[in-house]
Amino acid sequence: MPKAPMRVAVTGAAGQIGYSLLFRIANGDLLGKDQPVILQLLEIPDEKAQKALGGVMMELEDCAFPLLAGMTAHSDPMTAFKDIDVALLVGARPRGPGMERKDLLSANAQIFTAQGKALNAVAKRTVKVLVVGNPANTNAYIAMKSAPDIPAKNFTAMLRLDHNRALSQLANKLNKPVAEIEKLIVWGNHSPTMYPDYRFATINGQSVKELINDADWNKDTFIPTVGKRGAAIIDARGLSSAASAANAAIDHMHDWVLGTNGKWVTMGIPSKGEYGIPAEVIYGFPVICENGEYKMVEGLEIDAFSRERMDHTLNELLEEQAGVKHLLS
Ligand SMILES: NC(=O)c1ccc[n+]([C@@H]2O[C@H](COP(=O)([O-])OP(=O)(O)OC[C@H]3O[C@@H](n4cnc5c(N)ncnc54)[C@H](O)[C@@H]3O)[C@@H](O)[C@H]2O)c1
Ligand SMILES: O=C(O)C[C@H](O)C(=O)O
Repeated sequence: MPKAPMRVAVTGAAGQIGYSLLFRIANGDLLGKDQPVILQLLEIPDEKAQKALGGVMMELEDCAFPLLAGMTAHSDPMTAFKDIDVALLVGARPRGPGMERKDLLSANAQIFTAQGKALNAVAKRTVKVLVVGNPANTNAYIAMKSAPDIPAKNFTAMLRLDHNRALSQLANKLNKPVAEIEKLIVWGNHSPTMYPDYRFATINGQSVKELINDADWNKDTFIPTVGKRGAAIIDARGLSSAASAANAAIDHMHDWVLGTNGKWVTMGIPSKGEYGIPAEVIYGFPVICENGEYKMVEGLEIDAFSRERMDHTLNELLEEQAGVKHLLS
């Protein structure tokens, strides 16, 4: 018997990430090749944006995806989020050249207060929420705090793009297939302060750290390359990453729902105090996913270099939180 459709809300559905994301969801890449989906698509209440969304929906229709069991267009999160199982919160302003992601806080933070409240009012209590819109960690924090009736653990931020970027940098460095790398972590904020950490990583069972054996490359090349990759793409494309961001969103939610088979992935999740990160801070941590839940990889040794990096990215998150306090009272 076919499975009942799952309801997936996507915000910013007519934007550039939306244009890569929706077709993959409808193709079964997000929730499985046997899982029908209903897309509930949100755009701003603006004639041009709604018309563009209509065009994207015409294209979705023209693909005749067997798993696409329905789709609706919305300009109000209260209808877009009704009874949803999954929320991909993409809709927000992207940064341009010379900006940091936290410069977007004032423009984007209010979106996530309103959408958190709407999720609280109308989404399923089991809804899984992924925030992509920047600054993603703090926006996820705002949405979580605005939705007190949904478990905090259901709110996550996207660090998977950073994780995937780090995987490719290591595979290139070692001239080995990317799929052979395991146990990589990106700690902290989706910002240049993030800390990609390969101390525990293995490639085909061998220690990546031992194979590279170059602390200067780690500090002066690897960490800054991964941390500044978003800006490098904006510089090259004139626009922020879109297809790779959509791909990372698919990876994040797919793994959360369907599991990682024991493999580590990075998710931005609310801390419960692990690794000295204060409770509720949405921070990139290593997790394993199973049965629709993520579980943090705990007990890893944190050396002095790592502690400093982890605290640095934490301090930035605490500053961002302080900057949005007025929205959460
Ligand atoms: N976390 C990550 O790794 C990551 C990666 C890439 C991009 N991003 C971020 O994702 C966001 C979207 O990027 P994009 O390239 O698709 O931008 P875009 O400008 O192409 O599209 C954004 C869309 O969101 C819509 N929108 C704005 N406010 C909305 C609201 N309140 N409700 C619904 N829709 C709304 C806009 O009308 C627009 O169509 C940006 O904030 C960008 O910085 C995050
Ligand atoms: O860098 C950006 O502003 C977009 C995104 O967060 C990215 O990392 O590519």
